[in-house]
Amino acid sequence: MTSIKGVIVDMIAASYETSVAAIEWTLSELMRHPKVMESLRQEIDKVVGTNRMVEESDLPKLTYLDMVVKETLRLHPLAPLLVPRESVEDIVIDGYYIPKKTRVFINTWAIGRDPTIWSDNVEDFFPERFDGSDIDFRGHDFQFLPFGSGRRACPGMQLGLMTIRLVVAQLVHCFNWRLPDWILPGDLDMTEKFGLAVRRTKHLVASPTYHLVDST
Ligand code: HEM
Repeated sequence: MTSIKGVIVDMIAASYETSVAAIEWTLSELMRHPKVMESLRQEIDKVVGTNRMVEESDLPKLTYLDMVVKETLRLHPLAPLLVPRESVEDIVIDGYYIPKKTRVFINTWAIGRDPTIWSDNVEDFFPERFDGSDIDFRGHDFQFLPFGSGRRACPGMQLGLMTIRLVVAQLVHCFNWRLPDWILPGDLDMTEKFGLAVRRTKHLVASPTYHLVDST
């Protein structure tokens, strides 16, 4: 019974914190980049119209949304060092000797900001970099591991992705968002706070006005 409770608590902790943080990072990047916000809004308006809300079945058609979420998780991986691994045998990788039983951390935060992989605009929020690329979330592309890789990769990836995409799409589609008057988009504080999931140090504050014609 205790272990069942433990598994349930693990699942709740691993799902809630990460999904909430990912949604907040995505909206923060959209607030900092009004043109990207506008392009995303146009895509959703075109696919869904303005007289109903986005539904789960619309998500596969929202390709720009997919790029926006990828770009957010490239810059803001929720578990930047993944779950620690231990090497099972002595090995040499790229000239580095790693003895058996070494604790290994994979720094996905640094990989996501490596200019030799992502080119010189690595610090820019530029979803179009994923246009036409076959890099996906499943951990086969080692330059992009927001859900980890291999046997210990995130088992909640599909649920997590669906939650982020649906909530972000609905928030962008239903509302126009405005930062407080004294904050310019480029000045939005993006400082990170390390924890179970890496979150914003300060919560995003933005005010909505209704966008849809009719939500019934
Ligand atoms: C945006 C949402 C999420 C992100 C970014 C995320 C990310 C991650 C990452 C990076 C890992 C470590 C993988 C590795 O080291 O290879 C992980 C592990 C895990 N995640 Fe998620 N996750 C998310 C949502 C969820 C959801 C919705 C659930 C459950 C319903 C979940 C359950 C777990 C569990 C149980 C582990 C540990 C797996 C193990 O150690 O074998 N996650 N997640």
